Amino acid sequence: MNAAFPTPGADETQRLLSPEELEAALRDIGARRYHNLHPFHRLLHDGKLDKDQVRAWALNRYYYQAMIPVKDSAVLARMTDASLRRVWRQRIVDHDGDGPGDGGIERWLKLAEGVGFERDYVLSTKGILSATKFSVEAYVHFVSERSLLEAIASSLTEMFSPNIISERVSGMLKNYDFITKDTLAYFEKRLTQAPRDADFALDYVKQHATTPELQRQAMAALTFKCTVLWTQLDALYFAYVAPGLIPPDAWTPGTGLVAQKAAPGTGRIAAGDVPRLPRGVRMRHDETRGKHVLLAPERTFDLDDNAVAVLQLVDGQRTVSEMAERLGATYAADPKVIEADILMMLNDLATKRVLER
Ligand SMILES: O=C(O)c1cc(C(=O)O)c2c(n1)C(=O)C(=O)c1cc(C(=O)O)[nH]c1-2
Repeated sequence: MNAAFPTPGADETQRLLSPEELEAALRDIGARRYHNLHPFHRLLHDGKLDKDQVRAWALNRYYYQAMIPVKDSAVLARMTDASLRRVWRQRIVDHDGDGPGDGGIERWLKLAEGVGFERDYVLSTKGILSATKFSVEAYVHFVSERSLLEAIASSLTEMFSPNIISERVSGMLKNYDFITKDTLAYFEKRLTQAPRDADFALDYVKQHATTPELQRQAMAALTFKCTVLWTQLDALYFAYVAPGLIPPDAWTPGTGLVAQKAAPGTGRIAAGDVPRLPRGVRMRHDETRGKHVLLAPERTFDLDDNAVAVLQLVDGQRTVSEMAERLGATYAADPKVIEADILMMLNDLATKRVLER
């Protein structure tokens, strides 16, 4: 944003930038579009997500990790120069390791297991959001179809990753009691691997983007890659934060975990959960004010008509989905839309500790 040479506008695309100007323009793209700016990352690093939302992140990001060496193999396959291949192949080794139990993918699996997942569930990639898969696969297609310069330039987001990794590791260790240094071991190696890879890719791009058109392509490739990272977080936000619409077949809290059963009263309420009022909380009609209220020890919450309609169905037996079906039939509305609204409302009440599952 404050780069000395901001991303050139359309009117400037005919000018050949010096290598330093090109680097500054590439850095400027990151300053505007890198995924450290995404609200999901802000929530993740600031400790504002619950355990299930952190799990959703770990699970979905596994797909990125698993596909990075596929992506790098596609890049490698385009390199006709052995000296380039010799450098690039290290990226594949970093992620795959030299044998079973080694490498970045393995370390990410440890991270996923560290937040409670069954290893086989993660490996199956079953619960991963389709939007995550589409984004990651778009990256693999991009490097297969575009020029080698564009393929290499698209990896340049790694110039910006050491900062976000440091912020993430310290933020998560500080803010989540279920995260340990061991769980985040994946990131330790990235702190040296990413700058090494990014330096090489940046030198390559500065040397080979020798016309305004090639420079424009390199900048467009980096912009594209920023969107690959950004859209993955959009998908996570939409499914697991707000409005909380988890698509069919995607992971739902409580599944795929080693310890299947969450402690009663904890975590986010999901569509398959059975919500109930905690002990000492009840709904009552306040005759003098002509309103329904939720009475909790030393606290009272006014309820609007929608909340009353929902809470009347909270009986400790029905799941949220079943409640949505009922209300959908009563109000002739789409139960999936109603379900999203109910989940938002119930989770709001859960954070106030007047509802549990
Ligand atoms: O934690 C992060 O925010 C982050 C970002 C990026 C990135 O900027 O693409 C990568 C990684 N991590 C990473 O771990 C990784 O292996 C990696 C490979 C690549 C790539 O484009 O080849 N990016 C990234």
